[in-house]
Amino acid sequence: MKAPQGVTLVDHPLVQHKLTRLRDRNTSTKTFRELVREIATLLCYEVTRDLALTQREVETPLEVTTAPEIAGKKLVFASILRAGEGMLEGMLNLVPSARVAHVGLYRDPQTRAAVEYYFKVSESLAERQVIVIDPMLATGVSARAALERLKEAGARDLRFVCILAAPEGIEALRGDHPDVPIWCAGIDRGLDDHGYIVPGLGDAGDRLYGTR
Ligand SMILES: O=P(O)(O)OC[C@H]1O[C@H](OP(=O)(O)OP(=O)(O)O)[C@H](O)[C@@H]1O
Ligand SMILES: O=c1cc[nH]c(=O)[nH]1
Ligand SMILES: [Mg+2]
Repeated sequence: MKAPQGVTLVDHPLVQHKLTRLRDRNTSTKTFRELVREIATLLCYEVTRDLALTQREVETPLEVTTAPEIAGKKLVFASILRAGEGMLEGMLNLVPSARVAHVGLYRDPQTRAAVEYYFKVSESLAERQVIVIDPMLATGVSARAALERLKEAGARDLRFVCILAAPEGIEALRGDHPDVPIWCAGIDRGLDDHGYIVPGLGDAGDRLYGTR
């Protein structure tokens, strides 16, 4: 599917290959976890592609020169628990000094409402770019709730990174938060009667942690 306005579909062959392996029901928990981490690293490379740079003086063994470094305060990775944790290490591989925020949410299977159980963020959120991570954007309920809470806590410059998105989730998120661009590795056909992405990859949290 073509990416709608505000969505960057990362179609790099490595990402697409790893995503196919994630979809495979026969992929083990161990491999699933490794693949989520690896895809997260590749998505991190893309979502940080336009970070602002500033110049600073650096003394090489041969002479003094000016060279670029990332400007501004450290990034924040905001992980939507629990499945977001599967992506966190992969993101931190590329930006080890990032701050980490945690938004504990689960989607009630009956009502499909987002239920918050934990919220902990770093200081000065307003001055940092906040990259929200969760492998799945299905109905969009969880992502919308997480963005709302992060904005209440001061975040102003937000991006959302997921592995798989449904068109319904993209529409819901872009509708409520048009200021928040999305990066993803795949956009699937839609949702089933239980709000699962189809064809999808199943329940990301359960597959990451071997639950259910
Ligand atoms: O777009 P939505 O319809 O809200 O669905 C997506 C949410 O569902 C999954 O979490 P889940 O509620 O299964 O919690 P878990 O990470 O603890 O398994 C996933 O990690 C998202 O947070
Ligand atoms: O397909 C889906 C939808 C919500 N949450 C998941 O983990 N998978
Ligand atoms: Mg789950």
